[in-house]
Amino acid sequence: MREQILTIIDTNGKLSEISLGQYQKQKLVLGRDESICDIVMTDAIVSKIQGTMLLENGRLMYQDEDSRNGTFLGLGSGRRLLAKQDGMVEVYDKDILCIGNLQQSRNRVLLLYSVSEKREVWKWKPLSREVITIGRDSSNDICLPGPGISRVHCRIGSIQGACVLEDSGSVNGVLVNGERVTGRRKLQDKDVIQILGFQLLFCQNGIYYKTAPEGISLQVRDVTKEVGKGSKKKRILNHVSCEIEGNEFVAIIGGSGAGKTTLMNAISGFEPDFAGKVYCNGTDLVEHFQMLKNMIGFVPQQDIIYENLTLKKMLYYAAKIRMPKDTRASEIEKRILEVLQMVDLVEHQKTYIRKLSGGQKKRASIAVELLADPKLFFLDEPTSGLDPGTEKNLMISLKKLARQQNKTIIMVTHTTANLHLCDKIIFMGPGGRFCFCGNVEEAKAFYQTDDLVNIYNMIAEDPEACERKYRNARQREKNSGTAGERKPIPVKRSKNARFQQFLVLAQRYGELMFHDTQRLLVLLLQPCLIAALLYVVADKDIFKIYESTKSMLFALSCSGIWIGLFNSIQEICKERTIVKREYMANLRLPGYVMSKFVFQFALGGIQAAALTMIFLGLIGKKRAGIFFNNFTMEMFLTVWLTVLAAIALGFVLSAMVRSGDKAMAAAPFVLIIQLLFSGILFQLKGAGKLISYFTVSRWSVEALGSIAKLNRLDLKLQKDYPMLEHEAEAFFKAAKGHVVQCWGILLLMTVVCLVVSMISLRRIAKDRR
Ligand SMILES: Nc1ncnc2c1ncn2[C@@H]1O[C@H](COP(=O)(O)OP(=O)(O)OP(=O)(O)O)[C@@H](O)[C@H]1O
Repeated sequence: MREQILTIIDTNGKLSEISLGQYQKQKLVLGRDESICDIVMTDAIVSKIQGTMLLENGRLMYQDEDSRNGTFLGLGSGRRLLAKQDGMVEVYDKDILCIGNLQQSRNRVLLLYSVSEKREVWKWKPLSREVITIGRDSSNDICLPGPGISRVHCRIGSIQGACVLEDSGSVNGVLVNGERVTGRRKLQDKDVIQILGFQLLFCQNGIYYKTAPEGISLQVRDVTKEVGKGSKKKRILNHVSCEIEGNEFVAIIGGSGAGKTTLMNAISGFEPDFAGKVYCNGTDLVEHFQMLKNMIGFVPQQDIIYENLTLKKMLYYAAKIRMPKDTRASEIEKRILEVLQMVDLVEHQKTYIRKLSGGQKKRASIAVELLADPKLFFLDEPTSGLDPGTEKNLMISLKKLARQQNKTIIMVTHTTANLHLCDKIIFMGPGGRFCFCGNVEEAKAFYQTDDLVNIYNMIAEDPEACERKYRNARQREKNSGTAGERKPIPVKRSKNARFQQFLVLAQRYGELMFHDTQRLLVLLLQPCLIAALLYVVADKDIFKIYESTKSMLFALSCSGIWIGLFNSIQEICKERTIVKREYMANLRLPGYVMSKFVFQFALGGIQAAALTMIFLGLIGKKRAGIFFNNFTMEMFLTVWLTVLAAIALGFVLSAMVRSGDKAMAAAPFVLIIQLLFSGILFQLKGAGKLISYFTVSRWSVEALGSIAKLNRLDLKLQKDYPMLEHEAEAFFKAAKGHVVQCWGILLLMTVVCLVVSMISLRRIAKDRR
């Protein structure tokens, strides 16, 4: 049973908590006068009749009754002074009403409204010591459990007589009165401190707090989204306003293209490009997304798991990326076991993910998201593709999660079979029309039908009328917000944390590579086979005759480019859904790309060595190089640099496209450019010559030709006409400086391509499912 609770902190810092249900009345009067008021506050700053509260269908409305000191809704910069002429204003779960002088904090009375299933008494921690600490570890003065809380999250101490809160470099940050604390902030009496799902009250040199985080509530106010420009402009979300309370299990339903996913992406903060406001426990979600995102879990439609890892290993790497960096190995181990129990997959922890069934994979994706203990959980069609039994079990598990793990769960679904398990359903109609929000029974009563499927049909027939009917029925004032400029507050991370994440990513990628033995074998065998094939077609006069040597070196260079491109072209796009989800959490893209590149660097080295050594070994000709007596080392280095540049080029393509198929379709085009503009097949002039400067093949062949001293080799015709002149080409100038220049350019291309791939991967945040 959900209770509507009002916590009152008077001017002296005394806290009292009342259940609004105890009055068994719809209308409650608040004020100083005992003879008239239901909720009596004896502070002098409170008027005889301060305001009126209206309780209706689990909702709370408030009206200020022309009080002397007024009532503010909210603290901090987003607060609003309520006046009688505003009429009844809805107060949402975790909203704060404030009576009194905002400048003189002692002259304030706070009213905290919350809706909760179970009630926990407020604890009190006096600031008796110089500094008190708040964090996850039990050694803190205030211990707040939860994997998202840092071991020591923040400190409160006194500096020159003032009380100061200092964020101890926590991952998920601290809000005071809805504003992010960067470094230190002076605390004032009755400031509200928020750390993830925990609310703490600073009062008269002490702190009130609760150790169980409460479910996160969500207020969606007038969310509207338009796409396209000019005549192609269309509205895909139309003034959606609704409330979701803490620990509710909510389904967004509606026909195909009704805007369900668009709504979920907006209210989860993952696509902030909309008009209107979304408040998460009273805090602007878009404005504070960087800080709130760690309270939010998001399971996209595609699974966010790696097929070639065991379930436990997958969870281990996800935990290393998502949980605070000070989490101990034993804590990670414990948390993995906890989430496996939550999703009923303990016995499958050692199973490779590729061997799990569809339903189990969905649970595995949910487990990944549960690791960081998100309090607000979004799932996009989690039941799609599941059989009816598995679907029902999953819905029951989600309901259990909402109830037992204090989570607010919002899911998009098409099916109506198990919606009775949800606390609320949100019906969307074509054009993003908001056609209903309430429980299943209310929906049936509202649309006068026994079957939810009929509601689908009614909405599809006339969405506008359904939207109007529901809007009129709600009869409440819309709080329309304008989409102001939103600048997410960047969360600074230390270089050390970035490096640690890079190590975890590299370890995960290494493991994925080694577990995919078939692919690894293909990648390693490929250069050996190509070397053998090159030997088969090689002329016996190679390294003696100019033409045969030149074409063979060109083939060698192209082989290197192909090998590199094939290594990397699918590496990013094939895991795009996972990367997007991790990027929205904590993933650093440079670390991600580099974690792949370090392994590709080594793999490319082995491949280049195999290709060059086997080919030159089979040819059996030893020649002096530019730097050493034997040119093999120099040839190998050139091929390696060629492979690396091609790997980086592959990363660029892979970061730009959204699927492996598209990447493979683009590969021939890239190869053709390398062939045509290398300057070997055709004499290039003008634009062609200019393009050749940007191809890997040109610099690769130039270096190989210089090392092989092409200019000093005889032309074919010179066999018969020894007097024929062979003009030296600047292209193949056999000089140290020239070779180093070519190597340098190949290296530079690699670096530039890596940077471009990191930058273009940032667009991943805008990916739709
Ligand atoms: N960025 C965009 N540009 C243009 N149109 C868009 C964009 N995003 C969504 N739409 C359109 O908005 C409508 C709603 O899309 P959305 O994916 O939210 O629907 P849905 O209800 O989740 O559909 P389904 O059940 O089929 O997945 C669709 O017609 C879609 O084509």
